Amino acid sequence: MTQPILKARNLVKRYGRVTALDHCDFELMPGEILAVIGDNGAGKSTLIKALSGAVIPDEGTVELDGKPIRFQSPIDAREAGIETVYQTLAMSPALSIADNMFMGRELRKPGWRGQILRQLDRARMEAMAREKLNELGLMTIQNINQAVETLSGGQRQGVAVARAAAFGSKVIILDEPTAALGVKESRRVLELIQDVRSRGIPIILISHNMPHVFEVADRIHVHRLGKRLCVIDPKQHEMSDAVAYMTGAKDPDPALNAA
Ligand SMILES: Nc1ncnc2c1ncn2[C@@H]1O[C@H](COP(=O)(O)OP(=O)(O)OP(=O)(O)O)[C@@H](O)[C@H]1O
Repeated sequence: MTQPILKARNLVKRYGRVTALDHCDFELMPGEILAVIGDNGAGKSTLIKALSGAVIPDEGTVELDGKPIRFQSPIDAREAGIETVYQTLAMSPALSIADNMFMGRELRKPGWRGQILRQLDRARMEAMAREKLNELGLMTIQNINQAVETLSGGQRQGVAVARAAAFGSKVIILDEPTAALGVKESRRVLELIQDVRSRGIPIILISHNMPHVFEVADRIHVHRLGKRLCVIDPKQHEMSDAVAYMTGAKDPDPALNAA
C-alpha cells in the first residue's frame, strides 16, 4: 500500500483557552493535490504551520516519508524539503526575480573565505532562475532582473510557486494562492499548481475558493473545530456537501474520516 509522504496524528495546539488543533490527523499522499478546507478559525493555518515548523504542536506526531520529525523552525522544514508559500508571499518587492528566488540560499562563487564573504554567483543564480521559470512555463516574465514590484499579482504568485517548486523537493504548501487574484491570473496559477503536481511534487492547498478546490484537488481534507472531519473525493461529492460539512450544517458519513 502507498504510504503517505506527510502524516500527522493527534496534533494539539492551544493558544490560551483556544484549542486551534484538537487531536487533528492529517495525511498527504505522494503526487497528489490535497485541498484543506474549513470555515474561518477552523484551524487550517495552524495545521499547516504545525506541518511546516512555524508552530510547535503541544501534542501529537508528524512523520515525513515514514520518519518521525520535530521541526523547531520553518528553516528545519525547508531543509527537509517542505516549502510553504504564505498569502503574504514573503518577497522583497525592490529586489529582482532572481534575487527573490534565491533569497536566504544565495549561490556563491568558490573561494577560500567564509561562505558569507564569498562573492555572489549572480550568473549562476540568474541562469537557474530562468531555467525554473521556463520549466513551469512562466516565461511571460521577460527579464529575470526585473524587480518583483513591477510584476502583476499573478506573476508574483507564479514566482513564489516556482521558487517553492525549485527548492521544495518533497512537499509544497500553498496558503490561499488565488485569494488576491483576478479570473485570468487565478487560472494561470491553477495551471501552475497542476504543472507542479505533474512533476511529482505533492501539494497542500488551503483555499476558501470552492470552485478552485473542486477543479484541481485530488482529495479534500475538511477541517472543522480544530480537527479533520472527513476526507472527500471531489469527483464523488457536490460542492454543496463540502460546504455543509465545513459549516456543520450536515455531518458526513463516519466512514469518510479514514484517509
Ligand atoms: N497566534 C495566535 N494566538 C492566539 N490565537 C490564535 C493564534 N493563531 C490562531 N489562533 C486562534 O486559533 C484558531 C484557529 O485559527 P487558524 O488561523 O488556524 O484558523 P483558519 O482555519 O486558518 O482560519 P481562516 O480561514 O480565518 O484563516 C482561531 O480561533 C484563532 O483565533
